Amino acid sequence: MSVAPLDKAAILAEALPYIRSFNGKTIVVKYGGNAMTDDKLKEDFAKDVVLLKLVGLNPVVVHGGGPQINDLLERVGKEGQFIQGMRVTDSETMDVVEMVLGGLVNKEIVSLINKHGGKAVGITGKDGHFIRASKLFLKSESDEQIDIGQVGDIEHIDPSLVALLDGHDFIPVVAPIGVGSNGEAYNINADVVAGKLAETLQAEKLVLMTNTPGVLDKQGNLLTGLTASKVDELFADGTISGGMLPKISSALDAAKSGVNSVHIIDGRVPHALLLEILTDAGVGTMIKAS
Ligand SMILES: Nc1ncnc2c1ncn2[C@@H]1O[C@H](COP(=O)(O)OP(=O)(O)O)[C@@H](O)[C@H]1O
Ligand SMILES: CC(=O)N[C@@H](CCC(=O)OP(=O)(O)O)C(=O)O
Repeated sequence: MSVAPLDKAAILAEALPYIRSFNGKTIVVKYGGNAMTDDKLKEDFAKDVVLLKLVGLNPVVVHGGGPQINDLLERVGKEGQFIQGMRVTDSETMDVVEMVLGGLVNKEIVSLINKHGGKAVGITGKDGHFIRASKLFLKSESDEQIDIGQVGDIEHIDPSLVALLDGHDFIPVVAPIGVGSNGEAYNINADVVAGKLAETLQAEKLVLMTNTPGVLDKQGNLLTGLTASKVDELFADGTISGGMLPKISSALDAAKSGVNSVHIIDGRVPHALLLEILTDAGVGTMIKAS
């Protein structure tokens, strides 16, 4: 049965079996910068996260902030440049990334969740050294290395900090910044952090909230039930580009590594998160290992 987004009684009736089956399980939610456009939607997102925690799930939020980084870069006279969906990050850009992700965006989400009755704690991978990274090199089509600066490749995620917070009823809110062996900061794509964290925590679900109804084909139709072989096809024929590249790769890796279900959903739909997790109304694209 599908329900209208704000039909509360119907949602509750549908939700009960899901609440029972997900009790105590971890759900990693990636909140993309493109889905944070509107104040009302941000409030709804925070309420949804609090409600999930209240009914016994363990939501772990990983946020992005690409557009918000672009805004501040523009204000300091710099232009964002992306290669294969990854930001070219020189040291000045890294400072801006750390200010925006570790500061502005992280604390805004923490405040909103706390305003609605949750106990959110904002962390970056530098806290407790929990996301260790080294420098990432991309590969060109002719297999040459491309240096994009201080962008990180995740070496290891230590699950104990997030587990500690979960165990004490806090809601972890993670900014996608990694730490190198000399304490240096690395900018990591938020989808990559969310995927790897979901894998490390062996989450029940990974939900990637963005600004499209899901993965679309070249005609704009919504694709769902994507498997590895279909994803390879979509990469090869150019259907998937830009920010969708790291998103799909991370989603697929997580699905292959034991995360039960992975979904790319439209964060611009009010309460999209609750609808995805607690009702039968699947909103978006589901990615499966095979
Ligand atoms: N096949 C596709 N289907 C849907 N979106 C796509 C596709 N290929 C590229 N995109 C782009 O990917 C964007 C989402 O990625 P991104 O901008 O990184 O969002 P977020 O900030 O939520 O991570 C979409 O807005 C769209 O422009
Ligand atoms: C390396 C890299 O590209 N890092 C991203 C981190 C933020 C992010 O991923 O934000 P969204 O999810 O909103 O796109 C960036 O600098 O934009």
